[in-house]
Amino acid sequence: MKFGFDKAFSPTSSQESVYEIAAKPIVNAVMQGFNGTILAYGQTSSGKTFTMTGPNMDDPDQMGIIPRMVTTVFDQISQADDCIEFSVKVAYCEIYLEKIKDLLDTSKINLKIHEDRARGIYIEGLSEQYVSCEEEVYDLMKIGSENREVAYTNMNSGSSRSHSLFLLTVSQTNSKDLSGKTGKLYLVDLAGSEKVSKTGAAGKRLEEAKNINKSLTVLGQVIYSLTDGKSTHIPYRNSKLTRVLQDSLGGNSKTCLIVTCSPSPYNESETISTLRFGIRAKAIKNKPKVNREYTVAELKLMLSKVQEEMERKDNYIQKLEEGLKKTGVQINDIEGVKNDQGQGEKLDYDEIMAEIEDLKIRLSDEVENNKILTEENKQQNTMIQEMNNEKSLLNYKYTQLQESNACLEQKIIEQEGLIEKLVISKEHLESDNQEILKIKMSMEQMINEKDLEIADLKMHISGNVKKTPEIVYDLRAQVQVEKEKNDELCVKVKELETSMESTLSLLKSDSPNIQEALIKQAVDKEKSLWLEERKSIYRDLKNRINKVIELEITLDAAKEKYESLENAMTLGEKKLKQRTDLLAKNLEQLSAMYKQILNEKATSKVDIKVLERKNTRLTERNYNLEEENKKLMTKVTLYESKIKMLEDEISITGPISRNSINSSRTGRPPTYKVRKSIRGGLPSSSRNGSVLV
Ligand SMILES: Nc1ncnc2c1ncn2[C@@H]1O[C@H](COP(=O)(O)OP(=O)(O)OP(=O)(O)O)[C@@H](O)[C@H]1O
Repeated sequence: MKFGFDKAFSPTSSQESVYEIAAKPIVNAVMQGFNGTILAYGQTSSGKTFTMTGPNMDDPDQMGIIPRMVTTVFDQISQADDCIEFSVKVAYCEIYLEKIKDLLDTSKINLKIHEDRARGIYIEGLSEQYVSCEEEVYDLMKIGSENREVAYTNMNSGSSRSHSLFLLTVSQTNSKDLSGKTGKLYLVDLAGSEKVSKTGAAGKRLEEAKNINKSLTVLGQVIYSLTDGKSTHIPYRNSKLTRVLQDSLGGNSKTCLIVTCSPSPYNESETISTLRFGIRAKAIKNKPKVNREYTVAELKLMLSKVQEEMERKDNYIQKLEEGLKKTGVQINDIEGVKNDQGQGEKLDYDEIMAEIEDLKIRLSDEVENNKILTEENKQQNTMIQEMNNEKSLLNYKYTQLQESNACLEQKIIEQEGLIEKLVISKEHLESDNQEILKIKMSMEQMINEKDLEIADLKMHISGNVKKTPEIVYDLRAQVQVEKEKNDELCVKVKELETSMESTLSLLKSDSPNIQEALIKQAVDKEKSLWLEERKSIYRDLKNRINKVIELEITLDAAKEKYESLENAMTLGEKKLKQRTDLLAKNLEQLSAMYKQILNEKATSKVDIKVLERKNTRLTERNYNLEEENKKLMTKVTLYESKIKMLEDEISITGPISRNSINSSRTGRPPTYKVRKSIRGGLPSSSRNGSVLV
């Protein structure tokens, strides 16, 4: 089986070669004002996404058609004449389960397709983002790709479950001749046709597979109808995909179809049907044309040419009539011819009138545009004024804050000094505290020792105190006994004296001298003995009494010592406690102060940063607004000159009818969108951030 294609790429072909051969001519055509479409069709997992997006958009070797085409577009813009002003818009959507979902605004999940004279076929409500550099497009692509419906199947771990459409619109206006053209580029990564038996689709995946295969069948039917040479009806409306791609398939578009096939014999039947599809599609004949707007100069030229032609024909007719009159032919006979000729001229004239009408409409559109722009400009100016006011207010606040900041910093420095001092005094206090603690400890030890001593003393004293009365009592008892003994002895002495006297009296009667002498001797002896004994008893008694007195004195002294020690201890403890409490309090206050200062320092640093950022943002915003204003002014001047030219033009053709204004033909993007215009010739780097016209 043989199939002939424009070019076949092997699995090892580079992304660049695919782009250069298949896609670049289409991108070039779009830059010339044509519509272009690049479609990737093939079995699931055959490499459609690999071709369109590429496995890695950030790798220059691996990036696919879409990122490369974006680079080409911006390269061509930077190489273009600087009198050409470009605007580039991007939209990204997918058709999933026959619903159009906006990939740049996922809240839009079921968008409708519409058609009108000005815009052709379009998806209503699809977000279009103005971009001014490649990076912005890549960002949008990444956002969109992340929002795509992708799932695991047995054949592809990241199988696209939807058809994705990436739409890039490039509009350009030549500020010299005021001509304009717009090219739309559709980049379509179709979902892969799949055999459910191979992909193992079930449940949700099966539902998706059915939808994918159905819409691809409709695509096949459309292509068949376009190429069979006899179909009068093309079933574009049978699926969302074919309806959106109506212009790309047999309409106003230069279209390139890339068919991707699996090199594996396992997929042979799918590969053959894919190639058949490709051959059919190759036979479609499209009718691309440049989507351009005529310049005033071009219209003028056309008008003057037609006027010249009319004059020439009038002269010719006049001459013919004269000649015919001379030959005697009735003019009425050739009236039909004349009318026919007149009809031809009329047709040209009508065309011119239609162009003039168009011109009027354009002029009124431009006037409207200008009004809107002037209004926008006014608003911008007011905004700038407000911003300036706000800025000066903020600047004033900023200066004040800077001043207070300086004060704060001064305060912080002071506080830091204070902190340092406090830290030093804290250290001193801590060492003092340590010493005091040591003293306290030693005092406590001393107190403990003293306590022990006191306890000992107490015990001793209490023992002694207890014992002393006993001793005194004993001593007294002894004294009493001794006294009693003495008394007894005295009684005995007296008795002895009495008996001695009686004995003496007896002796006196017998031998009074001898006996008396003997008795006296004995009595004296006995008397001295008793006296001695008595003296020793007295001495002993005296000693004992002295001992009691001494003991009582020691007891009193001990009591006094105990009391003084007790007093000393309570006083010392009290003082020590007071000192410790004071130190703890001081320490607490110091820590609190330290923390507060640290907090204040941190808060003031954050405040300063916030203010600095706020100020930078404001300056940037102000700068951007001023830039935007400048651009707006340029645009207004441009529009004014355009209007002037158009007014000059109209002054030739007559006054403008206000009723003929048809604002729907303006093609102006919705005002909520910010249009970014890019002037040709600007290098890519300086395009970044050029916004709003
Ligand atoms: N030419 C190639 N060189 C190397 N790897 C490739 C090539 N083509 C495709 N692949 C790899 O094959 C796998 C499937 O490719 P891809 O996802 O592009 O298929 P697909 O046709 O988009 O599938 P589906 O229709 O299921 O979304 C991917 O891992 C991809 O990197």
